[in-house]
Amino acid sequence: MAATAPGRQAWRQLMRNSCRGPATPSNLLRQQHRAFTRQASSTTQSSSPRRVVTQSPSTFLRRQPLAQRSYSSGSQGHNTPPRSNSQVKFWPFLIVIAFGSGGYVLLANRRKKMPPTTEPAPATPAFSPADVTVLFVLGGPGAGKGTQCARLVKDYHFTHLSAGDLLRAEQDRPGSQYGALIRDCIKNGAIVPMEVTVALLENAMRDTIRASGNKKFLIDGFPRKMDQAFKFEEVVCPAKLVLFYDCPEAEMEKRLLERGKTSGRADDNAESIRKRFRTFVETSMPVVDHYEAENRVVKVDSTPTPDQVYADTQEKLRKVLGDKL
Ligand SMILES: Nc1ncnc2c1ncn2[C@@H]1O[C@H](COP(=O)(O)OP(=O)(O)OP(=O)(O)O)[C@@H](O)[C@H]1O
Ligand SMILES: O=c1ccn([C@@H]2O[C@H](COP(=O)(O)O)[C@@H](O)[C@H]2O)c(=O)[nH]1
Repeated sequence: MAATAPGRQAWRQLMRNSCRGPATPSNLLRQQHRAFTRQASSTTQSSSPRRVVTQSPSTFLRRQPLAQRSYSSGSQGHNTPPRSNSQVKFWPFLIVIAFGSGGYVLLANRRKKMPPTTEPAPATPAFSPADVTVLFVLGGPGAGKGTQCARLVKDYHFTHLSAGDLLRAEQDRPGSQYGALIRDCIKNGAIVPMEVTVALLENAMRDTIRASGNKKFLIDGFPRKMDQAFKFEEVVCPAKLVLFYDCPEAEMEKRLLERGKTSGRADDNAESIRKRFRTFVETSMPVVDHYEAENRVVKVDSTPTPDQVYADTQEKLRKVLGDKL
């Protein structure tokens, strides 16, 4: 787009002014005002100022016959500033700049007033790991977690808290608002929402400490999902390690079907077992992998006899925990 001589002057002046100080809103407005005043005073010399104000620079150029577009020659001469309406061609730009700067300042100020977007500080766990020992015990359904926990309780004075047992007790508690939900989850091998399980575990730990003073816990069959793991360690107690019992599915299925003959458990049947295996692979193994990546897993093959599995468990735990076992 061609600019007129006064237009160029106004623009140059604006540029010069903008270099004189920081582009603060008041500076910008002052510069725009100066440029505007200069244009306005030269516009008063124009023969038809009203027409100029209502037209954009390009429209104005298009409408004027070429012969009248005399910028540097003709009747006005070389050094005579053009008198025409083209002197206000920068109006629209100045207005846009003025509104733009004003809008920018408004937004910047509003942002300053907003609260900082930092994450809230993590909650302090209810129990300190320096005071309370928590070992998570994981493994597929029927891997032998409960069997090994019973032995560790006897030899090392742990309190055994089975998440599954706590959920079954809550399911059977008269008046429990979670009874039906828990029953449905257990039958289908699904995971009960973490709030319920974490609260049951925290209450059980509190009750145990209050009643017996024992602060060593085996948390069996938990955490079975990543959200449970994060929540428990954040609000209840960080775990010392994860004891993971590894067993092939075929062996676990055989054990569960055998147990189902007398256990009375609603999920010790072929259909529920299939669903439990699926949940274990898809949802619970990622938890084991997560702790493995943090080097916090003690892995024991639980295919051999219970005695052999226990001997291996003791040896590995002693290596890691030493006196603290
Ligand atoms: N090493 C083993 N060899 C053979 N049978 C075993 C072994 N360990 C446990 N069992 C038997 O397998 C069945 C399941 O064991 P257990 O209840 O300890 O497993 P679990 O991992 O706690 O199961 P769940 O996750 O379903 O609670 C029980 O009947 C138990 O007696
Ligand atoms: O953290 C947990 C633990 C268990 N469940 C549900 O209970 C059953 C039985 O668990 P066991 O450890 O085999 O006794 C399990 O299949 C889940 O449905 C849970 O939701 N959350």
